[in-house]
Amino acid sequence: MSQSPERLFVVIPCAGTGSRAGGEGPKQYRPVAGVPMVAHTVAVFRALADRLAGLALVVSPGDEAVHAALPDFPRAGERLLHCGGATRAATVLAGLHALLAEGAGEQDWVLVHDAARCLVTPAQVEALIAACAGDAVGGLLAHRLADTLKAATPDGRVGATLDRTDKWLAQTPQMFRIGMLVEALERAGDTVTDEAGAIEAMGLAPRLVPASAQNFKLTYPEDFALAEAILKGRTSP
Ligand SMILES: Nc1ccn([C@@H]2O[C@H](COP(=O)(O)OP(=O)(O)OP(=O)(O)O)[C@@H](O)[C@H]2O)c(=O)n1
Ligand SMILES: C[C@](O)(CO)[C@H](O)COP(=O)(O)O
Repeated sequence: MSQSPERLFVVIPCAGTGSRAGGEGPKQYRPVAGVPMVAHTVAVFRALADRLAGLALVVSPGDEAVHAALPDFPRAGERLLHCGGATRAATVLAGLHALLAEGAGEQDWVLVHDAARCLVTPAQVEALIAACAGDAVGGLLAHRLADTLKAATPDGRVGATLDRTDKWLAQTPQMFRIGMLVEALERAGDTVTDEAGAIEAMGLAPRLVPASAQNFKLTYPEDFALAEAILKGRTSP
């Protein structure tokens, strides 16, 4: 991994089970438009390789499927880490500790990006980097709500219609300094579902960087056909 001040690393949490997606095996290894989902994700960051000091893909201990999904991984500057945890937060924290152990600095930046968010584009990642590089906190890609927002009662009825004008859907990548993010995740434990949540718990306000509805996380079975249609319509990652 390269050695210059304020470098930019990538951590891709890839140790989930994909239970909501159904099907056999972890969803990140299932083909989307003929290629394993995680291979699309890795290709986006390879397109930005000249900006990156290193990329860590964090999979579950004992994961063998990753080798078939990514036969050419790792390339120079890439690391395959079998230290995924029981939660996404634990997986990310393990990846960050491995980066620090291999020479990343606490002031270096990291982009944390879901393996399961394979539709992100290099241009969106570049926009996040540009917005966060001079920021005291960091930030995340996000998308404004397009629908009316309802709160449900326990019996499945509408309890209230909520004001959506200040509501955004959190996406990834999320970009923070490695030292700050490690401290935030260690304090938050498993109470948070994204990096920004851990940073917020320390009283800080991450920057929201507008992205696109197409940068969705493949979560449910129907998401695969939609992702496939979008990817087939693209000419580059
Ligand atoms: N213990 C975990 C849980 C999730 N992830 C990763 O975090 C990203 C977002 O997780 P999500 O897709 O929401 O979770 P899954 O566990 O994969 O799916 P589900 O919640 O439906 O079981 C995915 O790239 C997933 O592989 C991870 O690395 N470690
Ligand atoms: C990090 C994340 O992608 C932001 O939207 C999301 O929170 C991860 O999914 P999970 O189901 O909350 O683990």
